[in-house]
Amino acid sequence: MSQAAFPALRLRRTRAAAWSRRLHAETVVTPADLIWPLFIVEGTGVEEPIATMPGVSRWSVDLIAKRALEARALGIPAIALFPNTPAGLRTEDGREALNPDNLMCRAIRAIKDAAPEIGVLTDVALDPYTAHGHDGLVDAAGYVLNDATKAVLVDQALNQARAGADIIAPSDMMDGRVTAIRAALEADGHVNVQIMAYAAKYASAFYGPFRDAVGSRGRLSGDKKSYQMDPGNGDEALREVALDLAEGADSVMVKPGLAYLDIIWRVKQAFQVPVFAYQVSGEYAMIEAAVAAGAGDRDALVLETMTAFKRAGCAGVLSYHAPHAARLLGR
Ligand SMILES: NCc1[nH]cc(CCC(=O)O)c1CC(=O)O
Ligand SMILES: [Mg+2]
Repeated sequence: MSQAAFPALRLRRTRAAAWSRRLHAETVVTPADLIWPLFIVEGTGVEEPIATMPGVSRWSVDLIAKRALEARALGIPAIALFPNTPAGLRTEDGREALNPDNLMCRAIRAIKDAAPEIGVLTDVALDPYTAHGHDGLVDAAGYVLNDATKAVLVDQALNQARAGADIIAPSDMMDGRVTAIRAALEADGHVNVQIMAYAAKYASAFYGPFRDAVGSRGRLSGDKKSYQMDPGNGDEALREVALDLAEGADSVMVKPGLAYLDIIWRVKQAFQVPVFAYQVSGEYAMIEAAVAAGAGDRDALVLETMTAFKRAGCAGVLSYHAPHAARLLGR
């Protein structure tokens, strides 16, 4: 590319006025780029603040429906649901995930009643339902079994689709689960239920507050490194994405977000498919801690991170700051 030299070229010229900065903006974020993750808890009229995620709460099903109305008013197209399963229902095999009247299914139905035009994304993994906090079935040595877990995940996905989920999002990192879930959805008539694969999901230190929110933190035995990815691996992320796309994923996710912008970029460049970032709980907590310490401005931090995700190639972002961002963007 040839370009003029100074002073014919003054790159500050187009930055001089606000109207011109707007005109030359390469990346635009809108509320339509956002997915709002929400935590669900048993009860009625219950809001439980999560200490490690200031500003984020668990909501009972009736209040989750109100959040869906809020999302609609803000122009947020979709919400993602995560249940905090009552302790007594957490078992070795996570069987509550298959209960058609579990917290997740009741929340899906309540949202679809209140705001049917809002997309509902559901997480497929057993960690909110297992006594040991792992995403799958564990053998005597503590290893998370791939194929046995996959079979349960298929039933979990079907349970969610039958309750009305629009996007099935397997976050478990078992190999082969997308093929199995797609086949089951087709066979059960859910031809337009999408699969957003958590394809490149890293074994990250940024998930701590989420585990508080769903109540798996104190339960988790060991770590998730035998199924989630090593933070140093980039080529492997492309292989994970290729596999999930070959298995029938409609879109793929990179998780966490900000520390993995290079992975988002590489995935988008390599595959030209819809890529989503999950700006995870620890990232949310980091921004809120910075704001609380007087180290940064929330509005600016939130919008800058959203812009970075889109610039890197994202079609959209899952973020706990989604309603805040939508309010800022809707002005
Ligand atoms: N399968 C569980 C799951 N789904 C989404 C997150 C993390 C989201 C966040 O930190 O906001 C996790 C945590 C984990 O893998 O331990
Ligand atoms: Mg995989």
